[in-house]
Amino acid sequence: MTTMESLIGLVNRIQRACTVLGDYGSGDNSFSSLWEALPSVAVVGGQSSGKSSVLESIVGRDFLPRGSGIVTRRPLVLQLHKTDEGSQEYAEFLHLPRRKFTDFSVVRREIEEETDRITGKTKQISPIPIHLSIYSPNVVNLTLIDLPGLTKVAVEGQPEGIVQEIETMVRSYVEKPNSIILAISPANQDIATSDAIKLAREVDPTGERTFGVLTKLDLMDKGTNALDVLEGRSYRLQHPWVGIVNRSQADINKNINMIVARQKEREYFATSPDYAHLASKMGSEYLAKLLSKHLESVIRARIPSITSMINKTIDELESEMDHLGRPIAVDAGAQLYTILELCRAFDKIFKEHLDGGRPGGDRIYGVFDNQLPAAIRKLPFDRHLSLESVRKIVSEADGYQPHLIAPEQGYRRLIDGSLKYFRGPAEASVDAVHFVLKELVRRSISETRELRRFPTLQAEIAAASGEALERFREESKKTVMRLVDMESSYLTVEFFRKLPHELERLENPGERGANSADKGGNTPAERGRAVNSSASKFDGYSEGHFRRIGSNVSSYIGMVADTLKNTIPKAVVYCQVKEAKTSLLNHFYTQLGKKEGKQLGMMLDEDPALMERRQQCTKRLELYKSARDEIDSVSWAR
Ligand SMILES: Nc1nc2c(ncn2[C@@H]2O[C@H](COP(=O)(O)OP(=O)(O)OP(=O)(O)O)[C@@H](O)[C@H]2O)c(=O)[nH]1
Repeated sequence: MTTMESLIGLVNRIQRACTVLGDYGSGDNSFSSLWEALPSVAVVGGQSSGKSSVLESIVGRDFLPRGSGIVTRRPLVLQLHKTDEGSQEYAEFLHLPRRKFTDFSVVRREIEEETDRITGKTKQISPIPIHLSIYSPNVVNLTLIDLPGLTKVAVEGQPEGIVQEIETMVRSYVEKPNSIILAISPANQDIATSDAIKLAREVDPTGERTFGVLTKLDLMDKGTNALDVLEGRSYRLQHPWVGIVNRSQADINKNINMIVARQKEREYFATSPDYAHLASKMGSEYLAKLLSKHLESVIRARIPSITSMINKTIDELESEMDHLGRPIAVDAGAQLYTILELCRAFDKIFKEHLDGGRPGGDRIYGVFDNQLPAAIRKLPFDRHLSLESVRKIVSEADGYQPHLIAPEQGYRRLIDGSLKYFRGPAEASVDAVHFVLKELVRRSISETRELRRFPTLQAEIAAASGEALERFREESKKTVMRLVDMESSYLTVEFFRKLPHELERLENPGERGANSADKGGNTPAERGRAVNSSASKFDGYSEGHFRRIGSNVSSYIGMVADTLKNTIPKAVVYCQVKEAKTSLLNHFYTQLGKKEGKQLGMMLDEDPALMERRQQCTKRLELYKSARDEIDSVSWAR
């Protein structure tokens, strides 16, 4: 059978783990709180109601700080562990592991100092609990949470608003359905005015979770008694009221031993004419046993729901961790491997964009199919090969000696001058494809889900890809320029051989060429213009002659344009697209191999908010898993 010790001890262990991981039921709402799911006994009472005295009496030791004003300013989780008769009593704090306190006045000092460590000397309050475990043969297994005393006014030196803050904090503990409320009220005050009962009534109207404790029975006016309260007539609760007689101030001043005080309390009830019939159900020792039994039964009843809550939370946390991505390994080899995997994932998506699995690659074809032909169409050949321009260029090329048959030099100059125009569209195609590739890199990075957590690596990949694309662009530019230049370096002789012989034309000046440029050159106006604008040495050449030259050059250029429309895309794909597909990150990989572990780690820097969330999730997961193990271990012990 599961023992009380194991069940209460189990909750103690889980509670301590909760505090270590920052789960004390308040603050971070982004996680469900395990602390809140655990049953616990919260001690509430107005100032001077006798709260400290009750706790000390349950423990059988003086160990709580005393003083005027608000002394308890952080919750004190008091975990009592019963040890074998005759064994030495000692205390331990969660924040000071492995240190055993056997002197309880030092425990008191440590509570005061630890309180100040978080709240400062400003006398503020804090919801972060102090965990104190007491191992003693004089206690029962029980966990109590001592909370700041409810008060109406702040004393000097304590901040304004503290009264409200205390109430809010105490309320946050007692309003949880798993909280058992130990409401302490002094008997020498009207129960209707008790702060503890007022609060308990609000959060637990049916009185299911509230244990009423009446202190200072010995201080009631002579001739009066608290039977109406103790027997549940004044204020009804589901659990019986417990009357207490603590040490008076005089007893404290005389240093009356707590064990002696318990003895005196027993005698008080046994011999009291008012309460003798209730004696077996009165006093601090009875209260401790009652609470211990109740706490144990509540825990037992809640274990199944706690277990299912733990399992559900573990599933949720694990799926969140999957979403956030697992933590990165610390050794350089594993980091390098991770980076390469991430690069590969990016590269795969980038290739899909080019090969058509994803959109965007078609824009490259758009450059070749629309942009390039349109740009070529717009080139100003009409102007360059106008009658005026042809006449001027040919005559300049001839120099002092006009050409005899065909203006060889003039043709060359006209062709060279025309071919230069192709540089613009060629270069523009390279740039347009470059920008498409750059955009595809950007899109691929943002579409690589695995990369999302690594902004630094994203930037590195973007930079490395950018540099590589820039290199490919340079190479591609050189190649397309070469294609254009190659056209000037050697002209297609065949083309000119096929043309009707110039000489024949000179001999038959009236002959009309088949080309449209030849037509219409014989109007009087045109003839006049030709005569006026040209040097007299050309008077022998008809306009038709120059038109024919312009027309021949234009045909030749048309043929070159057709060639370049085909070869520029080939060069661009070869130098830019194919390179991007096969070796976009090659240079980056070489650089990676030379990096140290620290630099690799820096590349895997994550978004700090995400890292923080993962860390929190990891911690919570640890907590819930250890809680599940704890519960399993108790079940095995059955
Ligand atoms: N005679 C007698 N005095 C008591 C009893 N309970 C508490 N006192 C005295 O009442 C005073 C306040 O008791 P505490 O236990 O310090 O009360 P508290 O609620 O913890 O007070 P604060 O910490 O100041 O909020 C002390 O002087 C106690 O000795 C009792 O049952 N009988």
